[in-house]
Amino acid sequence: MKVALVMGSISDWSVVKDTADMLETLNIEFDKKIISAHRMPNELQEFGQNAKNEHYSVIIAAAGGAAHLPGMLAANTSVPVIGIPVLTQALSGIDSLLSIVQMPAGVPVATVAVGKAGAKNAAILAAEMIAISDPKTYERLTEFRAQQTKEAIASNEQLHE
Ligand SMILES: Nc1c(C(=O)O)ncn1[C@@H]1O[C@H](COP(=O)(O)O)[C@@H](O)[C@H]1O
Repeated sequence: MKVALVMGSISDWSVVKDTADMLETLNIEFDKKIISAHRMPNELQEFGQNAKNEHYSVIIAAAGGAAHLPGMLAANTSVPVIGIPVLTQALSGIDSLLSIVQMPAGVPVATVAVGKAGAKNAAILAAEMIAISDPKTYERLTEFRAQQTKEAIASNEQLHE
């Protein structure tokens, strides 16, 4: 079971790297790709239509500005799409967020928060989807959550030293 990690441009990599790191932490296999709905419309359609045959369980798509990439992928496949709105300079990612989240009924994109927190959560959400039918991934997620809790408790203790 693998994830497709798609971004609209190489300039998105600084954000998407956090998704890649988290997928690695959770032992989720993934392929990373640059596909732009605007700049590569034919490649986008072909990728979306073949996603199921290529055995992708989840697609994570990050894009900024007029971020049509996640929605256009969702238009071309029933493999679930998680959208990451990339932070933009001009409009602080509001443009990306609204472009990704406001999908018409019938073509959902599961949209996470703008920027790095969203990038990390996209990987966790994808792992949670995979864990529905993969007990090893569920176990790995449980360990990750336990470790996160341990670190939060330790930081609280540090604060009072
Ligand atoms: N939103 C999209 C799409 C798309 O949705 O098809 N393709 C590229 N982009 C976005 O344009 C921004 C600037 O890209 P460049 O830095 O390449 O000019 C990036 O955040 C990318 O995701």
